[in-house]
Amino acid sequence: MALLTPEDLENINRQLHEADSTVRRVTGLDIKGVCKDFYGTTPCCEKVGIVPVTSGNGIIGNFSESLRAITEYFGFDSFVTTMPDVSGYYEAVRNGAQIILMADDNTFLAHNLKNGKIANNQPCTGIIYAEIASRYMKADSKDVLAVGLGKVGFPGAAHLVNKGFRVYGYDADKALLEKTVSDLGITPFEPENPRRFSIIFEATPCADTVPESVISDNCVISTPGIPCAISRELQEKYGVELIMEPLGIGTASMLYSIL
Ligand SMILES: NC(=O)C1=CN([C@@H]2O[C@H](COP(=O)(O)OP(=O)(O)OC[C@H]3O[C@@H](n4cnc5c(N)ncnc54)[C@H](O)[C@@H]3O)[C@@H](O)[C@H]2O)C=CC1
Ligand SMILES: NCCC[C@@H](N)C(=O)NCCCC[C@H](N)C(=O)O
Repeated sequence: MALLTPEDLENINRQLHEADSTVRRVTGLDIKGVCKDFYGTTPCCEKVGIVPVTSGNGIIGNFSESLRAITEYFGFDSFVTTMPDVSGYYEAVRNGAQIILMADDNTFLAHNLKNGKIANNQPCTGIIYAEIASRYMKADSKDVLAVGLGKVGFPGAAHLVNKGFRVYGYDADKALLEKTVSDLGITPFEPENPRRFSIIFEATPCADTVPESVISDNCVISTPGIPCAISRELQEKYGVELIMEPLGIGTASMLYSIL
């Protein structure tokens, strides 16, 4: 799994505000509004315990602090435990946490101790970025290009199919693309026969995965993928509404899904 870096998380509040402005332009709602409408839930100052985890590649310097800023932004009452791992989990529960947030190198979870609900960041991220893209008010059709069909991209593509969109999928892994075409009934996108889309969803760990040949003027590119799927030059040339943020939107999706 491609891991976040401290640089990805710099100025997380600014990144979140900028993403929120774009989401509002694209959907007419802010991130909170989309999550509330989609999940049918609303935070009520639930206490969130954020537990640093030292396994694998270890603690990412500003990961826990970024989660604290993000949870506060979305109306939760949160704290980061002083201890990591098992001791941190114990500390969180003893200090009244109703929700636990913690991540190792493979899984980032949110667990609601009151109702037992649990969420995984990868599907929650894919689904919310796809949901935001699907709400694009100026879309010229229900055709969507989905690039990257892995642990984040597949749930997002499946969500778009379930919402009645015609999904054209592409993945560098041909076997995975074939399986996704078969499982979801999507259309394989052929880079050699490109066409333009007003809605693009991208979830890959590579840069510049969305070629100019598929970008239409003022299209939405909803992309949790890190690094960015298009260059700043293409974004400006086509007036692209780029929805991209490293942690907050996916975390909001996790939290709203377990309330
Ligand atoms: N912004 C956020 O909140 C979050 C971002 N991410 C990021 O999303 C990205 C995807 O994560 P996962 O789905 O877990 O990874 P994954 O490895 O499960 O899936 C990535 C997929 O992209 C495909 N791919 C790679 N290069 C490609 C290319 N040039 N063109 C087309 N397909 C290509 C791979 O074959 C693979 O199927 C990563 O960059 C990860 O860091 C993950 C979770 C949350
Ligand atoms: N963008 C949300 C998905 C993040 C994921 N790609 C990742 O970097 N996961 C590793 C997180 C490790 C956190 C660390 N164990 C800590 O607690 O600081």
